[in-house]
Order: sequence, then C-alpha cells, then structure tokens
Amino acid sequence: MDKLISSRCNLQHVPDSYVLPPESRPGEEEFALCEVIPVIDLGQDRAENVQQVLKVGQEFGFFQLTNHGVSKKLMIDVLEVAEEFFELPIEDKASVYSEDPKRSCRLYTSIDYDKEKVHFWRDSLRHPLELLGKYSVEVRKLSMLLLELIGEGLGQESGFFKRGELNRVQLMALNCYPRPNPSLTLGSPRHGDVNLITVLLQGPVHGLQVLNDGQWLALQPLPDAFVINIGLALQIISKGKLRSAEHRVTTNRTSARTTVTTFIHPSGDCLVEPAKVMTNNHNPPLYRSFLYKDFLSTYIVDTYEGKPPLKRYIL
Ligand SMILES: O=C(O)CCC(=O)C(=O)O
Ligand SMILES: [Fe+2]
Repeated sequence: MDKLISSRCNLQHVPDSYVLPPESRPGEEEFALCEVIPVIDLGQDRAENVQQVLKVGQEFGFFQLTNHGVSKKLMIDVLEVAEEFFELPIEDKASVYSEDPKRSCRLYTSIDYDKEKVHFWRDSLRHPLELLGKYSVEVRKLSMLLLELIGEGLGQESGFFKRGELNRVQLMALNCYPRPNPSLTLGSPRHGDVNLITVLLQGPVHGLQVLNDGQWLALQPLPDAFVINIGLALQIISKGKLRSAEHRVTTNRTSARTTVTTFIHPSGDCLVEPAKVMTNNHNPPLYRSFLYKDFLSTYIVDTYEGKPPLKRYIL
C-alpha cells in the first residue's frame, strides 16, 4: 500500500528499485513529438475509412482517431475521475489495493511488485466502476465499429468479430504516471498488447512512444482523439496483415500523466487462429491455433523474460 507512487508526496528522485539497467532506460534526450503517426477521421466515407484503417494497421499498428462519436465532455469527465481517484487520501485507496495479479478488480503499482527485479513508475486501477459505465458502453460501440471496418477490409463477412467469443471481454484501467521524468525509469516497459484492439484516452501530457523501424516515436497527444492500437491476437487473426506495434511509456518531467485504457479481449476459451479467408493452400497459416487463456499465460512469462511472445506459436 505504501508502495503506491501516487500517494508519496513530492517525490523528486526515483528510488533505486525503479532504476532500469542502462540499456533499457529511455535516456536523457527529449524525444521530439512525432507527427508521422497517422490520424484517421472517422467522419469520412466508410469505404475510405476501411482502407485507411487497414493501411495504417499494416504500416504502424497505431493511429489516433478523431470524429469518433464519443462526446468530448464524457472524455474530459472520465480523465477527471481518474485524476481525482489517484489524488484520494491513502486510507480511501486502501480498500481496493491488492498485490494479487489474478484479481481483475484492483489498485496496484508497477506490474508485479513482489516478483519483478525493477519496478515501473505507474499506479493503476482496474475496476468496473459504475461511474465509468457510460464511457465503457460508448468505447465498446466504437471498438466494435473499428473491428467491423477491419473485418470488412480483411474480406470477412459482416459481423465476423461480433460472433462467438472473439470480443467477449472488455477491461478498463485508469493509470497514473507521476512526475518527475528521471530518464532512469519507465512507466511501462516495451511491450505489444496481447488483446485484439486497445482504445487509449490520454490528456494533453505526452509519454507514449511507439517502436517503428527500430526507432522510438513519441506520440503527440491530439485534443479529443483516441489512440488506437492493434493487439497480438488481431495480428494472428489477420495473419500478420495488421501488426501489433511495440510501445512503452516514459514519465513526464513537469506533469503527472493520467490515462484510461480499454482493452477488447477474446474470452479465455476462445480458439485464436487466422481467419479462414486469410489462409489457403498457397497461404498456409503462420502460427498454430491456441486457446486465448493459454496465450495469456505464455505472454506474461515471455514478456517478463524479454522474449517475443508469438515466437513459440510460429509453425
Ligand atoms: O498509458 C499509456 O499511455 C499506455 C499504456 C499501455 O500501453 C498499456 O497499458 O498497455
Ligand atoms: Fe500497451
């Protein structure tokens, strides 16, 4: 509980247990905010949106989304709720704090505090808060629309991602990355998301970086936009046509950063495999099929050990 970094006042220096080995540090340099990461305007013609989502999903695996239909007020309110939550007195936060990684509803710090060698500069709340219900309904609608566009672009019949267990689970996390920017630590280490698709709401404070052609690109926060990224499960289903880009979170020198992430996952018992239209005799599958829950377990182990999480599934 006293490990929560959002409850330690005026931390000016990063404790030693957060200092990464030199090769994993973000470094002293300021990353120029990158304008290369594409922006898609969802208010455009549907057929055009399908092409754009496919193209940027293929090239970057990441994009920002404007004109998405979720109200600006709802986005601001949700970020405010997240900020207020992390500012609560420590006694109020105590009831939801848990170090058990198996619990889906919990407040925790870093990733797996007791097991990891170095800690990360982030507190997170994973909780199905009633207050956020309206937001989760809107973001679900938006995620389903994006999956529908992607399905169409991949040549699937309509409703492909709505069928069965593919999009069953929706998890939300409120994240707080306190100041300062020590350049010795990271808020979140290099990783690709495990799920289908992620919708990130961030305020004006930057920190997210995407790996592209071996270079870290710092994402410039656009007002009112969501950041969308493709997860590993979707990379497999699309047979690599869409790719899950690795990313990480740096902390910010001057302001704490608050974000809200929504992850769309298949259910644990869902069989994850390349969509049938993507494979034939000339195009055999690249990865063997697996149950999503088994992939979740190996993903955690591989990510900890710095191994590519799809490697063991390659045929
Ligand atoms: O908070 C962010 O900017 C991104 C967090 C993230 O990548 C994750 O939770 O998977
Ligand atoms: Fe992520």
